[in-house]
Amino acid sequence: MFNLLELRRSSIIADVEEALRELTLDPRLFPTQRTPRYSASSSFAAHLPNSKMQTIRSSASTPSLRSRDGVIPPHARMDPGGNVRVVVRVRAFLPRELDRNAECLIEMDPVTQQTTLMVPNDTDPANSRTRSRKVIEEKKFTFDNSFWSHDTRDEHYATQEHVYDSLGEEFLDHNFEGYHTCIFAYGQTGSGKSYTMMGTPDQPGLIPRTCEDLFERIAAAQEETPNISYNVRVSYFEVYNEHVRDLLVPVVPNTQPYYLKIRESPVEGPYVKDLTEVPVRNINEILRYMRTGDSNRTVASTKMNDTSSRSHAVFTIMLKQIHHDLESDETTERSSRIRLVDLAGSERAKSTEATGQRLREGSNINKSLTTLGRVIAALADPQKKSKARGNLKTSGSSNSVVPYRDSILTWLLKDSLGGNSKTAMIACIAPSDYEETLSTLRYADQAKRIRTRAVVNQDSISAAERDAQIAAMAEEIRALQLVVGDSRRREKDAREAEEKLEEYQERVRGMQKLMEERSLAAEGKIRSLEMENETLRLHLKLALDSIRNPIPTVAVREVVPTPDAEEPTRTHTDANKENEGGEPKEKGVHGKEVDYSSEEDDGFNEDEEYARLDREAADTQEVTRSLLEEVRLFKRKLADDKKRFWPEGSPKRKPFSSILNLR
Ligand SMILES: Nc1ncnc2c1ncn2[C@@H]1O[C@H](COP(=O)(O)OP(=O)(O)OP(=O)(O)O)[C@@H](O)[C@H]1O
Repeated sequence: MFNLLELRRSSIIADVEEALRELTLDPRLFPTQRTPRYSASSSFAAHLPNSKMQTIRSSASTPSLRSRDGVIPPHARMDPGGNVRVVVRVRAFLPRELDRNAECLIEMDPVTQQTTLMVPNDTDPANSRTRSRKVIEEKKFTFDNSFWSHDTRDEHYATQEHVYDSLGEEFLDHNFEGYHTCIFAYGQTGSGKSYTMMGTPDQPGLIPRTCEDLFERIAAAQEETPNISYNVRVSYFEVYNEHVRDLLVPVVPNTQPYYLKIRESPVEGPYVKDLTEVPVRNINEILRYMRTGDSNRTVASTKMNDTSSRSHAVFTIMLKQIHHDLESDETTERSSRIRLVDLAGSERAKSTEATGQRLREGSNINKSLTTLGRVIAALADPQKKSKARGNLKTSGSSNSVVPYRDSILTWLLKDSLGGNSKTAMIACIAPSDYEETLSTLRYADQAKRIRTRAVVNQDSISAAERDAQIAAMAEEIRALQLVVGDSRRREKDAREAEEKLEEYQERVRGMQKLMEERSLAAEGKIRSLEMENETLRLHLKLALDSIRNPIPTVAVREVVPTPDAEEPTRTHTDANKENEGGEPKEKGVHGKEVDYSSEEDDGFNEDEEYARLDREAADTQEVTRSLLEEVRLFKRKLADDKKRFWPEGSPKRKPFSSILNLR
């Protein structure tokens, strides 16, 4: 009995130990302590099967990624939900502000992270608009961080490095854990967004620092664990005047800019179609692309900022980590997206004194930022959202209440603002503009309430699954090869058919030519036959006329020569005599000699002559009939050929000369 109980006890202890071991692997059970330096490989390895607990060093709210069966349970992959992280940063005075003796209206408490906006005095002309307000009062806001970058001499001065260490580094941790992240800088024009995101060569901002840290971590991880491979790709685009432009495509001067289209996939959400995504292998490559894109950005000088960004710029890094566990022969793939967004600044046309193109840009910037404000408001106030959802019960999905699609910017950032992403907003403020700063701080305060639902984007597959996938792919390749082979064969058949068709066409062309020649010859023949027929008809008529109406014998009178006449008058007898003497006689119709000297001709038989002429006429008619018959047959042949070679409805026959290219 005792032994049985002992056995039961040990079994329970083993179960509890196992359960505890599983729980200890979940970093959410640890206090969120940040480590001085993060190790990429340790982060990934920490969540892989058989990992040791001490390798977990991330401070993020990382869910358990243990998955031996290749499927991460939904509760483990889902972030319990986190609010958008909101920080605020105030910049130093610019020369124009120093010139007008502007006063700093911002105070920040380094302990409570509270930011206070104070009431301006009456002397600063930049705040004249404020005086028209009914109530002007001090406003206090608390954010996750308040970065004091106003006075370098202050001990709490927040440098670029400070900002990266407080925000960028932690977000990169999330990326290595498999979460999508997004950091966007918001604020009025000239408030320091580009400085914070991109920085200067001497003071690099969040983007270059993230790139640098990313490759440092990859290099360190690869030294540590060779069985994790990394794949990094980068893209960079801007939204300018509600159009998307690829910043990694070289700008060709004096040509129309090429704008890209937005598509939405059920899995990936909205995305830019045909956007350049380049693979990068080291820090130099990624920085080169970053600079190229940055130099392609639309920037212009306004009264508020010499280098004002006229567009929203989105720099995206895609990180893929592929881990292969030799022991379990399991492959795990994590993909994350790092979105770093430098928004264009809100601006008042009066302050920027913009006209023409700058004014149009400004109005488009304001329009998209207003939509961003409405999206933030809809996401931040779930009550309003659900109320609206209730109202829309009959009309559609819950998403329809958030006006993502009202601007290109919000549509593209849909996932980052209210979906699968850990998101941070950096509210940049100028030190001496009450109205604009209040508006920015209210915006930021509202954004604090937005909750996103980030998911670890990881797929694990066992050796068996991988083999099955490979087999399926091989099958697919085989099927594709068959299709390709089939289409090649069909292509060949089509080519042969085309050649045959060409040959037929050539033959038809030849026949056409022959027929046209024959037709011409026939026309000529018909014409000459008709002429001959006409001649014969005339001839016959003449002959018949001459037979029916013979020329009567002319009675010749003897003329007695007069003495004074030189030549004696010739008599008929004389004429006969001459004839007898071999002089030419007049010729008859058919070349026969006809003697018209006397009406009574001894050898002439009228009936015989009529009969002969009738025969001759009949012969001629017969010849003509047979010729006409021949012509009729020829015409019929032509009609038959035409029917054969130009069936009805076939294209209009071209002139033969055009077929032969004869001019
Ligand atoms: N923290 C800072 N420290 C020192 N200088 C700063 C800081 N922030 C901004 N500046 C300077 O302020 C000016 C305006 O900054 P920046 O161009 O970053 O503003 P922006 O918000 O991006 O403006 P826009 O929306 O018009 O593009 C620049 O000359 C920049 O160098």
